[in-house]
Amino acid sequence: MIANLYPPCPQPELAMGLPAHSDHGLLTLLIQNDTVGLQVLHKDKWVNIHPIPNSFLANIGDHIEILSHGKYKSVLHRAVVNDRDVRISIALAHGPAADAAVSPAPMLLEDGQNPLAYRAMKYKEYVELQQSNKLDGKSCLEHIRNRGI
Ligand SMILES: O=C(O)CCC(=O)C(=O)O
Ligand SMILES: [Fe+2]
Repeated sequence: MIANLYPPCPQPELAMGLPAHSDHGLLTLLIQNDTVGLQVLHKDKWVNIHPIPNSFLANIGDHIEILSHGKYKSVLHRAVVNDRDVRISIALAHGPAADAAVSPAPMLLEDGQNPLAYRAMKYKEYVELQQSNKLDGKSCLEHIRNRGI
């Protein structure tokens, strides 16, 4: 579980609450107060996600992209700040077992799809890789992507 607190910022255009990234797990469930701040990259544009009261927002994480062999893409998102309101979000990450070595699920591959688009990696190593670097888009997924596929 990750709790994020974004205080008002006098110069929001100069700051970023959380840089662009995708989440490492399968699904992330996010709850947030009623302050806009989450943005999702859609068709090369950052789109504001307006909170819906009393709801969870579900984000697809990198391990759904890996398991589905790229059919379902993890969502690139970021959090911006504003100069008026405090924003709070709580993210609940769901992933495979820490020791599970994850690669695309064979039953989700189309006939003869080989080689695989992603190399197998233990989930805990993937999480460590993401946490030991600054958040940088989908760089972890790029790290295990097989070139030329
Ligand atoms: O504050 C938000 O809405 C985004 C939080 C987030 O992306 C994360 O904790 O991974
Ligand atoms: Fe996130």
